[in-house]
Amino acid sequence: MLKIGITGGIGSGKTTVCRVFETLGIPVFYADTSAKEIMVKDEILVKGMKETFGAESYTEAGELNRPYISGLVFNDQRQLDQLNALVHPAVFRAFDNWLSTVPSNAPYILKEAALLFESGSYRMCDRSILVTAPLKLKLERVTGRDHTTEAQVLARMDKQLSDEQKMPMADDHITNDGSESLILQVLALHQKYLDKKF
Ligand SMILES: CC(C)(COP(=O)(O)OP(=O)(O)OC[C@H]1O[C@@H](n2cnc3c(N)ncnc32)[C@H](O)[C@@H]1O)[C@@H](O)C(=O)NCCC(=O)NCCS
Ligand SMILES: Nc1ncnc2c1ncn2[C@@H]1O[C@H](COP(=O)(O)OP(=O)(O)OP(=O)(O)O)[C@@H](O)[C@H]1O
Repeated sequence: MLKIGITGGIGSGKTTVCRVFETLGIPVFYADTSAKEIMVKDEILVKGMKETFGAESYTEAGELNRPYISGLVFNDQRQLDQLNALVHPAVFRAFDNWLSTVPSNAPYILKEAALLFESGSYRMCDRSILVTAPLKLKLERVTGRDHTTEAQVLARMDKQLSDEQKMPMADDHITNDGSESLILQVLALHQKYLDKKF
């Protein structure tokens, strides 16, 4: 099964692009969503989180205390490294499990991950797509979508590789700045993957 990793900085629109691929019948694994699920379901991970970041990591209802964790990790590289070391291997395992559930007639699958290159998970894929958008637009999109400030988004961007660093690492590119139709760009890549023209 052909595996395509898809990534992009925070607010670039990678989830939006994946939704278009889904309308073409392509199965998509969302690493961020998977991380959210396993961080409350995987008992070993929950224990590791509490040991590393304290009991405040979870609410009394057992939900991840996201503002608390973000406040810690996006201001401290050492704590972010600890979080990544706990969560990323569990997400890799979830991806393997998910792969075993994909219908065998799917022509290819997508793995959407904000940290595809940073986490090394691109090595589990055959090809990669980078979704890009200008900084101003990414900030507008994220502050419009989430209860967050520009400073908080910039702090996350600071912990991710820049588009300039990721551009040469990616095999294919999608520009999501409104200048080119997203749907046409997706259709062109879809055809390329179906034809295996790469
Ligand atoms: C730190 C947490 C609690 C913040 O939760 P919150 O609801 O505020 O953000 P959410 O999970 O929706 O992520 C939004 C965006 O933040 C950025 N981001 C998230 N985690 C990271 C990280 N470890 N490093 C850099 N950027 C990150 C990504 O662009 C992501 O798309 C959460 O992101 C988390 O548990 N992160 C660790 C898991 C992870 O690395 N996920 C990303 C890829 S698997
Ligand atoms: N081409 C577009 N036109 C209008 N709005 C867009 C476009 N692309 C994305 N958006 C909007 O911008 C916001 C961010 O997009 P999306 O969630 O797809 O980004 P992302 O890269 O997955 O972000 P994150 O890393 O934060 O998960 C969303 O509210 C989305 O609806």
